[in-house]
Amino acid sequence: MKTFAEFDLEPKVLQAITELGFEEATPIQSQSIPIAMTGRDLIGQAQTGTGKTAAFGIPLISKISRDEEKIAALIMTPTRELAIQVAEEIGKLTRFKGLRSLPIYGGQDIGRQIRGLKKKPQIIIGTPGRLLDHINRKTIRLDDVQTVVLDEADEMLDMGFMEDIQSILKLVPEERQTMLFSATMPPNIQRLAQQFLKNPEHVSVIPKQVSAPLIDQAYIEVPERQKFEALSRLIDMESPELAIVFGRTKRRVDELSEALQKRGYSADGLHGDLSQNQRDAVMRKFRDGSIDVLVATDVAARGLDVSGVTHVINFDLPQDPESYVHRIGRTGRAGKEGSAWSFVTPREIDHLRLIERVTRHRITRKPLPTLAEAIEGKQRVTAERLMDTMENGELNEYKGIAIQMLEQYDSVQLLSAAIKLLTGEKKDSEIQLTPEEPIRVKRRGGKNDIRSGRKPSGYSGNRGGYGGGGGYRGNREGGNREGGNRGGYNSGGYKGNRDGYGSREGSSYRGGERKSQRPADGERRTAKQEDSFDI
Ligand SMILES: Nc1ncnc2c1ncn2[C@@H]1O[C@H](COP(=O)(O)OP(=O)(O)OP(=O)(O)O)[C@@H](O)[C@H]1O
Ligand SMILES: [Mg+2]
Repeated sequence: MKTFAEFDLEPKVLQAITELGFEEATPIQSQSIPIAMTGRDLIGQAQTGTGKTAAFGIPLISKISRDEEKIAALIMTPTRELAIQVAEEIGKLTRFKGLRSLPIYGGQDIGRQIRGLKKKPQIIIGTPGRLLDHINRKTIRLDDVQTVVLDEADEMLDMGFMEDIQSILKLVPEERQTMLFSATMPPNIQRLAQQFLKNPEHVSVIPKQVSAPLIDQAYIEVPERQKFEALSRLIDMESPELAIVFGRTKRRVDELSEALQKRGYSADGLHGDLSQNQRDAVMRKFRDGSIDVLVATDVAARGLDVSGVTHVINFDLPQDPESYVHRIGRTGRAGKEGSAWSFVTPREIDHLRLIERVTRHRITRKPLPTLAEAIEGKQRVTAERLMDTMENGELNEYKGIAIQMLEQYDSVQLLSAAIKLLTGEKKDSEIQLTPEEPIRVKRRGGKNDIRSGRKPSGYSGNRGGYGGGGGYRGNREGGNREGGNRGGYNSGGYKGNRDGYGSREGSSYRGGERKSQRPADGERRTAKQEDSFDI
C-alpha cells in the first residue's frame, strides 16, 4: 500500500486528501495516479467502492492552475446524482488549492447553471445531454479542455449517449488526456476507447471475482406475490442501518415505497420520472438518515456513494449481471462490510445462475425469514434503542415513576410491556403490488457457451472482460444493435434481449428510433423504453 505522499503531489492537494481522512491509497489509486500524472490516456477498472473518483480526480486537479479562466477538465457521468456526487468529491479535493468546479445536469434550472458558468469554473462535471445543450447555446466552450474523464462509460453507452459523447469529444482538442473508469468493462467500451483514447494504459485491479469481497451475497427463492412480505420480514430481521431496495420499473418503485410507508417503514423512492427537486430531496434525506430505506430503479445502481449503506436488496433481479455488480456495490464500500440479498422467483433461477457465472461468485441460498426471526429482529432493535437511551439519555425526570412502578409490579413484566410498546405493532395493511414478469435467460447454443465466447475483434487479451480468466467475453452490444438485439451477451451462449426479454417488447430497439429522439438528459431514451425498462 502506498501513502499519498509518495505521489509527488502539491502540498495543497495532499492536505485536502488528509482532510478527507484517506491514509493509504487504494490499489486502483496506487496504480493509476502515477500513470495519469504523466498525462497518458488511461482505462481504469476496479471493484465498486474502491476510490476510482479520487484515482482520476487527484491527477486531474494536479494539472490545473488556479489562475486558469477556461474550462480545463470535463468529467462525464451517466446520472445526475452521480454528477452531483463527483462534483462534491472534486470540490473537497480542491478545497485548499482553490479550483472552481461545477456540476451540469438535466432537470436543473439552466439559468442557474449559466450563472455558475460565468464564474469561470475550471472543472465541469456533467451528464452528456445537458452538456450538449450548453455547448449548443455556446455557454460552454471546450477549446481549452486538457483532460476528459468518462466515469461509468459503459452505462453512458447503455443509456444511448454514444452519439452525444462522440459529439462532445469531437469538440475537445486532440491534444488532451482522456481517462475512462468503471467497475465493469464490457466490450462496447473497447470500441469507444479505440475511437477516442490514444494508446491507453490499462490499469485493472480485478481479483478473481468481480464484486467486492466485503459483500456477503445471499438469495431467497420467493414467488412474486410473496415478495413484499419477504421484504418486510427481511428488513425486520436484519434491521439495516441504511438499505437500498432495487425495483425493476418506476411503477414498481412507486408501489413499493408507498407500501413500505404504509407498513410504517421510513422509506422513499427514487427514479427518473421524479422532478429533479424531488430526486435531490430524496437523496438528501437518505444521506442524512431521515429515511433509512431508499427504493430505487437502476438510476441509483451506479457510482452512488452513501456511507452507512449496510444492505442492498434486489427486490427484482436486474436485467444483466453487470447491473447486479453495480447495484450490490452500493454497500461494502471503502473497506466496510455489507450484505446483498436478492429475491428470485422460481422461474428466475437460471438467471441467477448466469449472474453467478459471470460474476464468479456463488450466491448463498437462504430461507425466507420466519415471522419469529422478523419479530426477534425488531425486538433486538428496540432493546438496542433502550440501551442507547439508558446510556445517553437524561433520565432523572423519569426515575420517580420508574421506582413507583417497580414497587408495584414485577420488573420483567414491566420491561416486557415497555418493549412491546416501543417495538410497535406491525400495521398489517393489505398490500397489493402489480406483478412483474420474471426475467428469463434466453439461450442459444450449448449450455456452457458463456465461457466460450469469441474474442471481440481487434482486441487482444481478455482485459476488457470480467476477471482475468476469460470467463466472460460476451460482446455486449451484440454487434447487431440495429437489428434489435441490444443487450446480447453475444458470445453464443446468452443472447438476452435486454429491451424485451422476449415477450415484453420484442426486439424493438432500432437505430432509427434512437436517432430520432434525443433523450432527456440522464434518462433512458426511446419512448418504448419509457414504458418498461426506463429508469
Ligand atoms: N484512499 C482512500 N482511503 C479511504 N477512503 C477512500 C479512499 N479513496 C476513496 N475513499 C472513499 O471510498 C468511497 C468510495 O469511493 P468512490 O465512490 O470513488 O468508489 P468507486 O470505485 O468510484 O465506486 P463505484 O464503482 O461504485 O463507482 C468514497 O466515500 C471515498 O471518499
Ligand atoms: Mg465511481
